[in-house]
Amino acid sequence: MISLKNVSKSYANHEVLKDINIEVEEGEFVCIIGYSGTGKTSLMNLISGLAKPDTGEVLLDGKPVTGPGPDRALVFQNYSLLPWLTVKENIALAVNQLYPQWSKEERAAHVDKHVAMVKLSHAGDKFPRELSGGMRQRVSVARALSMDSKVLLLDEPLSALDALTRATLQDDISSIWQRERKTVIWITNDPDEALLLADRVIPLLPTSPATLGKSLLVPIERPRDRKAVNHDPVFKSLRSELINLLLESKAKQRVSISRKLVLPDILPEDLRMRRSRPWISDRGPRRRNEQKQETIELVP
Ligand SMILES: Nc1ncnc2c1ncn2[C@@H]1O[C@H](COP(=O)(O)OP(=O)(O)OP(=O)(O)O)[C@@H](O)[C@H]1O
Repeated sequence: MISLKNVSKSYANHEVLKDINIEVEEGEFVCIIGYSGTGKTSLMNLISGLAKPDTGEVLLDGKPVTGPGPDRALVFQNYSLLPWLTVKENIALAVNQLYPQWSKEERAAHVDKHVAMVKLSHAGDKFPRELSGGMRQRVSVARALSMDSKVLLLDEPLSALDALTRATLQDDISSIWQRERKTVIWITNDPDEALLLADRVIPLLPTSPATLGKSLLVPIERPRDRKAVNHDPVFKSLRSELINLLLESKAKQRVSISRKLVLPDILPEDLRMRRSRPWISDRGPRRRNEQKQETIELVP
């Protein structure tokens, strides 16, 4: 189980995350959803151990997370494959490191199994440059799964893909998850993706600093059919609740600073007078304090 207790994170003097509390159960699929720039990646870095919280603690099975480890496999948005290695070699790199005690044949079979799991058996000997974005992300997912980690952490894994490829990958990853039942924390900015995939969706509210909002349980049976859920009243009501939570929090956060600007103590020359009353010689700039004092209120 993963727990974050009263976690906060700042960069220089900028506090990005505050009062973050999460408990993720073993085998649970949790999506964290938030606007861009809210602190989703910062949160993922804390869970993966790539960054340390300023306050609070991150625990895995009750033990503090002190750095990255093979018990938490990561998938990033940008595939992060080694371009000079083939699909199988990219996956083998992780497998060879984690299972040096296995025979060469055992490791090759493990790699092949995971290449097949993401439907890439036909492309096992291709290089990343020969693959589409969707295929590259399948390799990243296969590499993460091949590590047999307890936990899979995915940071906007499908955001760089077109909508159709994204939909296919969502369905494929969802059916892999139903077989494997790993603990998954998936970061997204797409409410439909979150509700289609997760057991539970947690909004990261764009307050300043950001904090987690109320968890929404998704009691929709699996396998979930993406066309059918669009007509499911539970799905529709969860979607509007989730969107409202995010929109309301954004609206509250909108700064209501009202600043008073005092204009400079000078009035510009009125050029219209030059044409309409050319006999007036005193047309030049005049001091504002000789006129009525004005202030302008700016409300952004
Ligand atoms: N290493 C860093 N140093 C300083 N500021 C940072 C650092 N990493 C992130 N930030 C700032 O923290 C805030 C949150 O960034 P973060 O990348 O966590 O957000 P995000 O929700 O993942 O955004 P996106 O969806 O656009 O990737 C931003 O204001 C960002 O500029």
